[in-house]
Amino acid sequence: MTARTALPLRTLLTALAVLVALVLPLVLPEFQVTLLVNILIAGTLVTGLVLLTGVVGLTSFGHAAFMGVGAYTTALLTTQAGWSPWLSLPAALVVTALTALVLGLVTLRMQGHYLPLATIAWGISLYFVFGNTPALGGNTGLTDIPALSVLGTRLTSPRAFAYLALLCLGLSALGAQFLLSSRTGRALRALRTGPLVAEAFGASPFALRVQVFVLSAGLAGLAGWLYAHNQRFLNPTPFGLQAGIEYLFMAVVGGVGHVWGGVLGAGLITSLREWLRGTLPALLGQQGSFEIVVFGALVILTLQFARRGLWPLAERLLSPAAPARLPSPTPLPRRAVPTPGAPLLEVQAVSKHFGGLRAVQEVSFQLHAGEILGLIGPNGAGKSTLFNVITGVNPASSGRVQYAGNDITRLGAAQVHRRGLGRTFQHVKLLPELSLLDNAMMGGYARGRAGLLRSLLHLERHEEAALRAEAQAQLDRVGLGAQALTLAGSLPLGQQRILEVARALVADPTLLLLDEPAAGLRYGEKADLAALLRRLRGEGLTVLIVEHDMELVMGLVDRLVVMAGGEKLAEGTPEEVRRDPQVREAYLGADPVAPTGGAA
Ligand SMILES: Nc1ncnc2c1ncn2[C@@H]1O[C@H](COP(=O)(O)OP(=O)(O)OP(=O)(O)O)[C@@H](O)[C@H]1O
Repeated sequence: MTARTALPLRTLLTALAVLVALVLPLVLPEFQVTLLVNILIAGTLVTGLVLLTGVVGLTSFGHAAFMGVGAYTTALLTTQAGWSPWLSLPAALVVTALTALVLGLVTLRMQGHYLPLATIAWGISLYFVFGNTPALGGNTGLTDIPALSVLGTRLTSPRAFAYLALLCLGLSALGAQFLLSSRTGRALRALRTGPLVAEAFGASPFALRVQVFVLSAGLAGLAGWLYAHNQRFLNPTPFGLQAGIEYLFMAVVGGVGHVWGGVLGAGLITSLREWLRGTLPALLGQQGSFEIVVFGALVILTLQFARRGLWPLAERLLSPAAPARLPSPTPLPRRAVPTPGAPLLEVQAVSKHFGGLRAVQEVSFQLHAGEILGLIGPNGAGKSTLFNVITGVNPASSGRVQYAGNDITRLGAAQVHRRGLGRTFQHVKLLPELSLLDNAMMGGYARGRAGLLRSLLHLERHEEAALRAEAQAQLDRVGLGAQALTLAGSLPLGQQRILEVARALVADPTLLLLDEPAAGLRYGEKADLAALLRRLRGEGLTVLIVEHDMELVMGLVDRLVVMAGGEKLAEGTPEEVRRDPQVREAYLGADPVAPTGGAA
């Protein structure tokens, strides 16, 4: 008897959701179809906010204003210049995107709460521009915006319009999903942990922030275009700060990091708003926007009990989504392996000062291809600072760093990485909600080329296939291959650190730099790590390891550089270093092989 494979629940539910979405405009009463259209329009905007706020972590209160830019652009072009709404669609998208580009270039370098404040500032400014520009109809607004026509049929009924809005939302959400599972999407997700990871794997955090900001504004512009031709009149009210806050509520309640969570949030909040607007004034005996109070309470409750929103609660009931099907991979090109023993990294009289503090002072050493070099020293010796100078995270105050004969002193972290330096982090920086495979694929960012647009259209499938095959191969190499589809957050720390090594290996580095890889590991985990590093050295990889755990270091490295007080104290084999009187003194007279600090 042939075993029949049951369709996964996820596929069945997706098919059911599509079917329901297609049938609803036909079967609902007309006033509810109008509500459905509003949900679909809001969902289109919130899809962009999910990418910007949920995925990348940039909070915008001003996206309703971008919706206004799209809406007023199409309204002006169709009513004043007589354009067809289909021609004014690209114009509305371009004007919104350009507005976002200008605002983004000015504000997206801001950190912390300054950026949300800036979004409030320009959100309010644009709102007042809409209300105080006579050509835009001021607070009275613009009327007689033409209806859309498709093949001679005017979309004046909510039922017909619902299908157009459904198409726009469907395409937006699908594009966003494609983006999130792409090379660019992984780099966008990495931005949530700060700029360090994205940059360490060859991406430009600022360029990514600008791109996702413009894309999310574009989706708001699309929502504005739909809104204008659905309502057929405009005034500034739906594009003010209050609306901007409501869209954020939708993203937060639905599930800020999930595309379909945003759609769920748009559905819940828009329906609830309609219901409360009808119910609350009757209950309270007076008019007013009381629904905002209820939304506020709802957001507080969501943040209290379901921090990632409602969607992840539903997702928990389903098995994880299988990775998308991709064509058979073509192997990625490999770097030439440096000649064993040849100088690979040369640190020449490097100093790094923070104001008056000399964190690193005239340190020089060489690292030869095929060796493991340990960089050790007591707390505050300057090891991490030197590590950051070599990897391009912080520029040197003076001195030179040469890699494979090229000066890399002035290069940023992304460019240093592209020269063949791969790294791990002192504090593990993985994306816990993604699989091991996805995390490892992030390491291959610099080996791909597909940008935002190709990813949105899912035209990067061949490149993805190659990256995925490489990531799987590196997971196999470090012994994590069998768990490739497990979530990274569920691994114990030791395996998370090994996953970071695999992620670095996906970049095909010629030098692997490890920043305190044994910190927090148990005895057995340290032994596994040491065995892995020995094996990698045997395969021709060069390793620089900054470590506190002397037992691990002494049994692993070929040579050591010892730092203390920012200066190089000694250099040599573990035996030479162990006998060095200055080193013993730096370790307060103790044998450096004896455990130090908490890590040993
Ligand atoms: N960004 C910074 N701004 C100012 N001072 C800094 C900065 N980074 C490091 N320092 C200082 O530089 C000195 C060297 O610090 P560093 O972190 O490089 O030492 P370390 O050898 O890595 O120590 P540990 O083993 O404890 O991590 C310390 O005094 C530290 O406070």
